[in-house]
Amino acid sequence: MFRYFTAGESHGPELTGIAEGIPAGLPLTEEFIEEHLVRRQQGYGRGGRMAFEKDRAEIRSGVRFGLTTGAPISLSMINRAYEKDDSNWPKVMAKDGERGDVERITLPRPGHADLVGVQKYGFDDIRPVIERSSARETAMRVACCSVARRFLQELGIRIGGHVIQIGSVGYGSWEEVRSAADTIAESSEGAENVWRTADKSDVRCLDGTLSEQMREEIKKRRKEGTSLGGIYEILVTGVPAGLGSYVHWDRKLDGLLAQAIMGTQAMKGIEIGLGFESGRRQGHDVHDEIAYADHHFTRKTNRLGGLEGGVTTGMPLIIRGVMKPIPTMIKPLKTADIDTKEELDTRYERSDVCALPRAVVVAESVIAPVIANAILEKFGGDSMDEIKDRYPSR
Ligand SMILES: Cc1cc2nc3c(=O)[nH]c(=O)nc-3n(C[C@H](O)[C@H](O)[C@H](O)COP(=O)(O)O)c2cc1C
Ligand SMILES: C=C(O[C@@H]1CC(C(=O)O)=C[C@@H](OP(=O)(O)O)[C@H]1O)C(=O)O
Repeated sequence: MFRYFTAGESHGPELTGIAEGIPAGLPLTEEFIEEHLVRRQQGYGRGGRMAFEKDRAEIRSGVRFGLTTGAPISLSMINRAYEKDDSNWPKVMAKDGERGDVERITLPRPGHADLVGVQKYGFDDIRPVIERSSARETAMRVACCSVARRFLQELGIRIGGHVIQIGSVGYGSWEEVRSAADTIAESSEGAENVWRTADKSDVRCLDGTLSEQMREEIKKRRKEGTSLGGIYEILVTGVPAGLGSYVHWDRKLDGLLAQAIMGTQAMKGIEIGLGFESGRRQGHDVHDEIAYADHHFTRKTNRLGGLEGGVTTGMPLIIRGVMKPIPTMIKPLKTADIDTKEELDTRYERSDVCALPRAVVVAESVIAPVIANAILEKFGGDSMDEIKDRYPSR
């Protein structure tokens, strides 16, 4: 079973990760991981921090001469914010000594984890909550999940995502998105082609015009001092039929995918295939007719997004997630001071305005371990050679 853990604070010296359970013999390099880390840092709407962090995960164990050894892979990533010459963070984040003149943060931001974190742990300072709830953690999460993603790539499984809605700007119908997305994903790169063909510094959207409108929407809302969320879609191609389970509720693949997406900062919902739209349609406009061609069963459409009974059908997985607007905003909201209980305006600190293009990379990443585990469960194996022997050729 593949598992991973992350540790580290947003403004501490570094993020640490352990990714373990990947078979021996998988080619893995820091460059492979870095490609996804760089993608996670880009996209219109990002804040100031992403301009100077240069995320790179150093592999500290578990890989020898470019191949995994089967041992836990430990990863380490520096926070440049901490290391900068003018940084006050070593003082704010000191692991010992007295607080001294280090300021306490007492104004919780609505929508962030600030108040619930203080209530849960009994802190008199919001700082430790900010540090660990921050989506800075997703840098290491992407690094750890890239190990699973590399494993999937070796078996011909590709993951790619794109933005379909930012605030009020988005695609019309589900079918409209399908005709654009599925054509792109049919290339030899499969779903990866979705991001390989997109402008990485932009909104990472399938339609250039829409991406221009999305940028305008972000620019407008930034000027107003507010923030934006949106909806993204993740495609997975090359998935064999039969992963997951209809037998046990906790092994249904759709449920596990939902946990991975909803376990990510700022996510408020997930859909598989038509998702909520399927509740508005009649059965004949939802269920995918079955056909047999080229020695395997297929579906004439893929409105159920590649899953029936919690088990993969062999069609691409189609997963959508919705991200709420970023909680830190220039124009204040009302809040109550945790010390004085006085009603005051929130204070603004540097922040993303809209992180959808970055969140797409995180969402692509977090689903990789779910699929990798379904494969390991079904085909097992301690080495890549063993798994490849057991893995079905399509
Ligand atoms: C990629 C990404 C970037 C984010 N950037 C910010 C940010 O710059 N400022 C902010 O206040 N929240 C940001 N968030 C959202 C917060 O991390 C999130 O709302 C907070 O941890 C509370 O958790 P919850 O939204 O899951 O309830 C970001 C989330 C993601 C996924
Ligand atoms: C640092 C990252 O994202 C951060 C996520 C985040 C939050 O509150 O979630 C707040 C901001 O951090 P800071 O206050 O240091 O500017 C973002 O920059 C990152 O993605 O690497």
